[in-house]
Amino acid sequence: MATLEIDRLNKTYGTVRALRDMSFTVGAGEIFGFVGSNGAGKTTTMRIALGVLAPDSGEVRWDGRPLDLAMRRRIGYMPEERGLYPKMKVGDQLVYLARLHGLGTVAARTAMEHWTQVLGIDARRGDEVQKLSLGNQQRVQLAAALVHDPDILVLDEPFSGLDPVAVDVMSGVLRDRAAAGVPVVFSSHQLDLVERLCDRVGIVKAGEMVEVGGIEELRATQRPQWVVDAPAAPPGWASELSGVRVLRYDGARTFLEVDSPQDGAEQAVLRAALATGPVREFTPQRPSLTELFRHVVSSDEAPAPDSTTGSRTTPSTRQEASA
Ligand SMILES: Nc1ncnc2c1ncn2[C@@H]1O[C@H](COP(=O)(O)OP(=O)(O)OP(=O)(O)O)[C@@H](O)[C@H]1O
Repeated sequence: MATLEIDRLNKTYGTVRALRDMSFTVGAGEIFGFVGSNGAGKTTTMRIALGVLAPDSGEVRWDGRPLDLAMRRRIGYMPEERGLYPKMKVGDQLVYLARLHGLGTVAARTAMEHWTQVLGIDARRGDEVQKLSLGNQQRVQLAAALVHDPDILVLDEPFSGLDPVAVDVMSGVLRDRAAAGVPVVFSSHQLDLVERLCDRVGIVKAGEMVEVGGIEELRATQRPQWVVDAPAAPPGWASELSGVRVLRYDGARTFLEVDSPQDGAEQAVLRAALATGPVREFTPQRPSLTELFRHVVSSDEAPAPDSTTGSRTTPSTRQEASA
């Protein structure tokens, strides 16, 4: 298996610059989380990767070669707007889609049976898609992305609206496909999930990739944070300490950033805290992906997404890329 390369994609819709030199790579067997505010350019990037949208400039490569039509058929894609035939039965639909991707009748039926079982919708094979709950429709949509045993998986918000059990099923499938060597890229606003699941993360802002790396790598770019529990400390006790920025006071607990632990700034904080009385806790904090995201994106007006609930957008709720 090879690497998927997204190389300096630019795309403008009328006056909206949706992508500016968007670049990243997803290696074989890697799960890549694509995160960014509403309207940041994730769907546009994915649609270009699939070939349903042409970039103004830039290239998508697979194994070092520009993606051609044959290769694009080897992508398993889950579109944000979903794309199932509502009146068609689940099983018939999956067989039909597998056939469209070149599988023979028997192989298509076997694949349909396999994926409906893995995704827990085997009992619904004979039902029209429109009669399924939204979460189950989403499982069918994932089955549709997988039914032709794709070499690359590109999934636009696959977790939005799923219950916790379905999230686990979906996560397990993505891990399995990655373990089989498939590069997996998915967008999500559920940052806790992205943090749990992804080998690497790309944070997009206004059409540009602004941070990319493993979660630990991204954390290392942040200033170290500490929590100090000093019940006798007077209000504002840490505000004047040098090399320290207080993030917030929360009862007896103080959350702060220090310039660098190598400078011993955190030891000075501890000494200052002890000078006020007992210290019950003095602990380094690891910023979550949500905090990293807020830090990267919140330098302007773009709202950070809720980390625990999925969000779905419609064209009417989109924000402009420059927002
Ligand atoms: N067909 C279109 N015509 C005009 N503008 C568009 C079109 N599709 C997207 N845009 C604009 O391009 C920008 C990027 O949109 P895109 O859908 O790629 O963002 P996104 O990161 O997927 O957002 P979300 O998280 O809300 O799904 C937005 O400003 C959006 O309004």
